[in-house]
Amino acid sequence: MTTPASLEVSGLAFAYPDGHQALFGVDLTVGRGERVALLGPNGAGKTTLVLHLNGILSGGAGTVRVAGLPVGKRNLAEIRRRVGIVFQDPDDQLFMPTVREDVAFGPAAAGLRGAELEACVRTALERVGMAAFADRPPHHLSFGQRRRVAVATVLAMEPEILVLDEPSSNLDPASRRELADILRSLDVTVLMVTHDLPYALELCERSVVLSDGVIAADGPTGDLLRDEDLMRAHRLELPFGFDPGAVAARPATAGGR
Ligand SMILES: Nc1ncnc2c1ncn2[C@@H]1O[C@H](COP(=O)(O)OP(=O)(O)OP(=O)(O)O)[C@@H](O)[C@H]1O
Repeated sequence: MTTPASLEVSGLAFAYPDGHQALFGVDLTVGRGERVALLGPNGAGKTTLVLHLNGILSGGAGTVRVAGLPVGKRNLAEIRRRVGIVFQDPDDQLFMPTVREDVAFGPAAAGLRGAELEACVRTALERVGMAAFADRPPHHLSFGQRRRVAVATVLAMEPEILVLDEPSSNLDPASRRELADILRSLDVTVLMVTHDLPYALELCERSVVLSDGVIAADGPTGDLLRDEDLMRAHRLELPFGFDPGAVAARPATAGGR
């Protein structure tokens, strides 16, 4: 039996209650272990798409499956464990007195206790290089450290797919690189929403361009970023002087990428 893809979005269309149509029949499959960047200009529908992945938004046409399980009211608890969303602002995700309690929150709610819970928290914090900060209050950490803890809160649930919303925003160059190293080291499927095109190129072999609620392109990140007509048509701009030919994403291989 073949393993189902981490994510299968099929014919997804959605209009907000005010009638604004944000998605027009999106099809997207992300295989196990892939790291895919979701690119597109402001208002393209990226957030709308992401909010469908764990059922925060629903009610339009089409289907979303996570590791074969359809996203729907009946499966919501399991879907939310499988789809780990790291929001842009870590303070939306961290609300407990200590880092340890924040990372323990999800697994504890799922029933983990005692030594098992401790081990789960420790492993998640080790994966993001934050084990030494377990007893610190999150609000005493730097922004970059808080983002890493936010990633740990999601990893502690052992998600099928890690969805990151603008992971490099507000990070200084060293923190940005450290987070890239962490993301590369994880053995998990990643969907990364970003306007940071060099970061997409560095981390994701494949990118998808969403524009006006439809997928305008899907292919190797380097090829898309070198396609000047495509970039112009969808308001995508590389930083001044950046040469997409000079950087290549390291391939994803299971375990120790
Ligand atoms: N609650 C809402 N009600 C009505 N329209 C909305 C709502 N939220 C978003 N929209 C509209 O849906 C479209 C897609 O928005 P969305 O936030 O998904 O885009 P995005 O690609 O994530 O943009 P950005 O890069 O700015 O975050 C936009 O035209 C937006 O104005």
